[in-house]
Amino acid sequence: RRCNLTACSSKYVLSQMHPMWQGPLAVPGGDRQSPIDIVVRKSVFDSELKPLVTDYDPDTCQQIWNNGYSFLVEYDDTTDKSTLKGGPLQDKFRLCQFHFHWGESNAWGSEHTVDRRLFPAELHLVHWNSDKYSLFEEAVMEDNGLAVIGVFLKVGKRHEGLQKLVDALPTIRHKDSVVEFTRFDPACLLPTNTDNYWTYHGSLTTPPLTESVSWIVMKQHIEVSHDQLAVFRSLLFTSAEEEVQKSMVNNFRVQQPLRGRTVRSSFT
Ligand SMILES: NS(=O)(=O)c1cccc(F)c1F
Ligand SMILES: [Zn+2]
Repeated sequence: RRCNLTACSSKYVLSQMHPMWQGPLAVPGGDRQSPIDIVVRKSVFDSELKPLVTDYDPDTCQQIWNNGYSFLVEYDDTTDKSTLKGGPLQDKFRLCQFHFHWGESNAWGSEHTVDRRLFPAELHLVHWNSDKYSLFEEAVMEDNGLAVIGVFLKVGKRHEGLQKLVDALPTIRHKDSVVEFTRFDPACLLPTNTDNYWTYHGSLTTPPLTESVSWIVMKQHIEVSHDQLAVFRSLLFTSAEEEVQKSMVNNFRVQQPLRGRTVRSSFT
């Protein structure tokens, strides 16, 4: 079972798709789209925001695959074995997958920015509300259906925990390739401090762009090496059959208007 969105059920997908993968130019009625620029001095400290509570079971890790947008590490989300709660959330959310967005150079690649600062890449850990819904596909259509943790990546020292994932990438170079991937603990990709974050109501950043995401963007980044990031760029958007191979880079969406939303911070 795939919890990504190949078969997009949303009405948005067919309207106004422009050539780039960026999805529709304007999402009809879209007033909570993602990603956004986080203007630090305009974020509002909320003392009610709690620390994040993640409880991930590495045994629920199943496969890694190239879906033609990014590569996804997918988890068994048929039970509450890998969960997220706390933070801004009222309910318990089940981890279903994580993936990344990155650039062709280290100068850009993230989806969110902080005071316009771009990072070379951004990790998204995708969870859905298992207190209220029984499937990801249901939750993705609801206001409070998803919670995504965003973590910025900076180029620096090698990330030991990431290497197992980097070593698997050459085996899924082409779109739609999938290999078994087990016993990976996504907690190793979180920064040491997960108490400091920004949170706002937004959307998926890839089609169908549904406005169902409680975003939790970590203030502290993680470091990966230049070579590790270079392996991300060796992936391809294209399937093995296609003549022209296109390297998978710049798979980020452009920033979206804030439309009066408030970004809250868990720290002063
Ligand atoms: N880039 S993203 O985290 O917004 C995202 C992408 C695809 C499926 C999702 F459920 C999702 F949350
Ligand atoms: Zn994403």
